[in-house]
Amino acid sequence: MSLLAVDGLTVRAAGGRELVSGLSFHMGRGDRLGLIGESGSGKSLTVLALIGLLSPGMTASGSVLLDGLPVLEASQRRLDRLRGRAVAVVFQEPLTALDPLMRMGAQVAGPLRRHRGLRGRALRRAVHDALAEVRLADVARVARAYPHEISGGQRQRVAIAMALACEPALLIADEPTAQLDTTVQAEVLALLDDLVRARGMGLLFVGHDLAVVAAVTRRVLVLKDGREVESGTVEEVLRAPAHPYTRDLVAAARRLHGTLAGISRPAPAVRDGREGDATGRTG
Ligand SMILES: Nc1ncnc2c1ncn2[C@@H]1O[C@H](COP(=O)(O)OP(=O)(O)OP(=O)(O)O)[C@@H](O)[C@H]1O
Repeated sequence: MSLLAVDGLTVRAAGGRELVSGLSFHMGRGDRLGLIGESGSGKSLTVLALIGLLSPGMTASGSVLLDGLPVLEASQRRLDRLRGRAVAVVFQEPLTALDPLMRMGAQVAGPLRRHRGLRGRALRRAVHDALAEVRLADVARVARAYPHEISGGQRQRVAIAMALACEPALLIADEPTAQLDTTVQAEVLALLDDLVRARGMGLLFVGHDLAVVAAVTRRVLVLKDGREVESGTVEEVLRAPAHPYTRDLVAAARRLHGTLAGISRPAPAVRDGREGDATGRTG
């Protein structure tokens, strides 16, 4: 059974305008896939449709099977159970996932208590371990801090710790490093890469920068105006982008990242090659 099977996913705005059109891709357990496209191409709406969180009035049709559950038809109760366990999301801006008035330790404790039933000393130990796992240097201080008292990179690490707390089978990362400076971005990408491999999780990594996406996955699907324009390995896309839009993405990535110039793909953070045939369609 696929971890995620998306077939003909179409998202419409309240007025009926098509914003995502007939998107299809499959991911097995432990697969990785990069979803790449410019601003407004439909990446975030796709993510929201996959987890049943589209705004009221928007509609999704087609089929999304997440861990065997048909997401588009699922009840709120089924979706609540799915989120956290089967799938967790790390968003671009960690503050959207964090309560400004709660200490970080208490926030990480929330999903651990809810989904794993931990209490007391076991819960405190699990919070400590979760923060240590995302390589936060001063775990005790971060646990006591409020979101505004730590850096953007630290906040994103805490958001990752919260997403991983329930050991989801699929992690969706929606531009998780877009707000971070280059050094911190590279550290967070390396962290994600290591955690996903260590846990054998699937990773759907969303971004607009091919070089960033290529740091954590070898297969990409290119979106434009809500439609797939191209999919394949990063190497194929870099060597011979078939669509003019993809050629622009490749040129932009080469301009921004010196490491891409003259080579077929950037030094891969991915080492296990598990992402397999993530863009394979059925039928
Ligand atoms: N609630 C909404 N109602 C109507 N249109 C919407 C809504 N949300 C998004 N859109 C439109 O749908 C299109 C896709 O938006 P989406 O947020 O998925 O793009 P994106 O690729 O994630 O962009 P970005 O990288 O800037 O986040 C855009 O044209 C956007 O204006």
